[in-house]
Amino acid sequence: MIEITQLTKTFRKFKALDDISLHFERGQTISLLGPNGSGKTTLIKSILGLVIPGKGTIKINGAVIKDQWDYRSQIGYMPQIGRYPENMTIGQVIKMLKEIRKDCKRYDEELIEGFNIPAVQHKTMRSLSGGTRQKVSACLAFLFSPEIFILDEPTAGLDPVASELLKDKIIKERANGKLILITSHVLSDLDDITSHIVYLQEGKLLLYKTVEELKKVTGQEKLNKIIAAIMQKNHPKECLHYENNY
Ligand SMILES: Nc1ncnc2c1ncn2[C@@H]1O[C@H](COP(=O)(O)OP(=O)(O)OP(=O)(O)O)[C@@H](O)[C@H]1O
Repeated sequence: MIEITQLTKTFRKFKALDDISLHFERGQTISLLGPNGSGKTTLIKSILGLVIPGKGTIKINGAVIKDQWDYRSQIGYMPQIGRYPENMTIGQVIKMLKEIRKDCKRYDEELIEGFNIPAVQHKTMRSLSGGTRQKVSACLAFLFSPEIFILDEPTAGLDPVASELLKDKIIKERANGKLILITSHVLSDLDDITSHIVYLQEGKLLLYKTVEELKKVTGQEKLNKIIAAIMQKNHPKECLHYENNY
């Protein structure tokens, strides 16, 4: 579904992404992990066409995305910080986007209802708390029933009830055959939803493996323990070899 080949992105002389090759398929929930500055957002933005890589290609459903725009309608993107027209109400923003996306055949309003957005839809974007803004971003990412979700720190700022609701929705969409890419530094939030882990470090791909395999290799159940085991100096060496084992 998404095929990334030898992707390299350089900012001046600094390599933010260094020869990254990855292949993601339907029904996977990929957690993109790595320390601050390791290239996660640059990778996401490259897939979204917001960053133009210097080398390499990205294909979505077999088509190279370079200089293309239409493919983006297949992606529901939840940015780390959602930016909206601040003087518009939530209701107006949703209505405006529905008008722009008239082509959409099926609106998915499950999160709008789950988060009880109708009760606050008269509020202007500028007046929203961080968590409510995050809920609006989540609602918009799911609203147009896309095939691919790119969720950048989706649970940041959400209360536990909202966070669980969003995680349940992610699990449901994966079961529906959607592809979901998530970044988060809160590994406990990823425990129940992740099928595969991509770990980046200094722009390089350190590993891409299924969670099941990593559980076996490390003997750990929780993602934070798995990652800690892998990153320890005496990590099992076989964990650090990149394999396309999706
Ligand atoms: N527009 C830019 N100009 C220059 N350098 C950039 C730019 N965007 C990103 N970088 C650099 O590229 C590197 C990777 O950044 P990126 O935002 O992809 O990291 P990240 O893994 O998402 O980090 P975090 O976990 O902090 O969100 C960082 O060193 C960052 O400073």
